[in-house]
Amino acid sequence: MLLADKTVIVTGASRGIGRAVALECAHQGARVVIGHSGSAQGRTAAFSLMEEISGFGGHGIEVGSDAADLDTGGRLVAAALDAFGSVDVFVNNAGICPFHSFLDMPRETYLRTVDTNLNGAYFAVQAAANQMKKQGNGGAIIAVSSISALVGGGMQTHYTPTKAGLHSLMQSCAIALGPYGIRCNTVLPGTIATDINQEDLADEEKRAYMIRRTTLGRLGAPEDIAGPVVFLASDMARYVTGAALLVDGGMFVNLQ
Ligand SMILES: NC(=O)C1=CN([C@@H]2O[C@H](COP(=O)(O)OP(=O)(O)OC[C@H]3O[C@@H](n4cnc5c(N)ncnc54)[C@H](OP(=O)(O)O)[C@@H]3O)[C@@H](O)[C@H]2O)C=CC1
Ligand SMILES: C[C@H](O)[C@@H]1OC(=O)[C@H](O)[C@@H]1O
Repeated sequence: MLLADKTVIVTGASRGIGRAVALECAHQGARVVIGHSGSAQGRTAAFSLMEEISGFGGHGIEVGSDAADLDTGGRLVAAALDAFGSVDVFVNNAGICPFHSFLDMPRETYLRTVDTNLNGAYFAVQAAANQMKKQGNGGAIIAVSSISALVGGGMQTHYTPTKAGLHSLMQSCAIALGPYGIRCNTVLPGTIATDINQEDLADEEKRAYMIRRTTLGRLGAPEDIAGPVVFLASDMARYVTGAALLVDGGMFVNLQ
């Protein structure tokens, strides 16, 4: 098992990519902290994941706290310590993408997106890193960014800068935290079919276009992101830091 005896915090783990990541971490022997928004729906989904994990003898707890709240990282770390005594891996995954055109972008939508995807993440990474430094055994931090860190989206002008920001944060943190043995890496998913884009991809033409953009001929599933995250979290990636791994079914390279 790749993550035996490790404590892994995953933000946004009640659904979608985060859920698949948390589940695979638990399958790989980790104790997991399942972060979610604190909504009734998030809590129900997190409890169902906890049940699934305990069903195969794993250990998980849930913490509901808004990712946009700058204290959420500290809460997640405190809960991990209380339940499991350590923080070894931090996966920053929680995010929103409320598709909207640029010229009439409401300030509230812009600010909520940046606060949820990037500002909260910054201080959550800081909280996890301080705990890892205190433990003295190194650690791994992984940001779930996006192919959108590298390319644009006309309806994502508020979103793509947050994904580029996370990618850049991991690069700088790889330098800042390398002396403590803490590795920082980014995963850049392509289009993964989840709740975040259910409405957008309900448009059959758009869906077909996104599928055509891949070289593998399909959209991603949340489980496609879990393996790469577990790899980066594990000692298999012990010399990998400051790296970014595209997991996009070939979408980025597919020019002609
Ligand atoms: N799907 C895709 O194509 C891609 C997604 N990504 C990124 O992957 C990450 C996960 O996305 P995905 O799984 O698709 O999305 P989902 O909408 O399926 O899941 C989002 C998760 O984030 C949590 N979340 C949302 N808002 C908050 C908040 N304010 N505070 C705490 N938790 C919150 C949700 O919790 P709750 O259940 O409580 O609402 C849920 O667990 C995002 O950062 C996204 O940008 C990157 C590239 C492609
Ligand atoms: C929400 C989008 O469908 C999804 O998110 C991203 O980061 C990419 O732009 C994907 O297409």
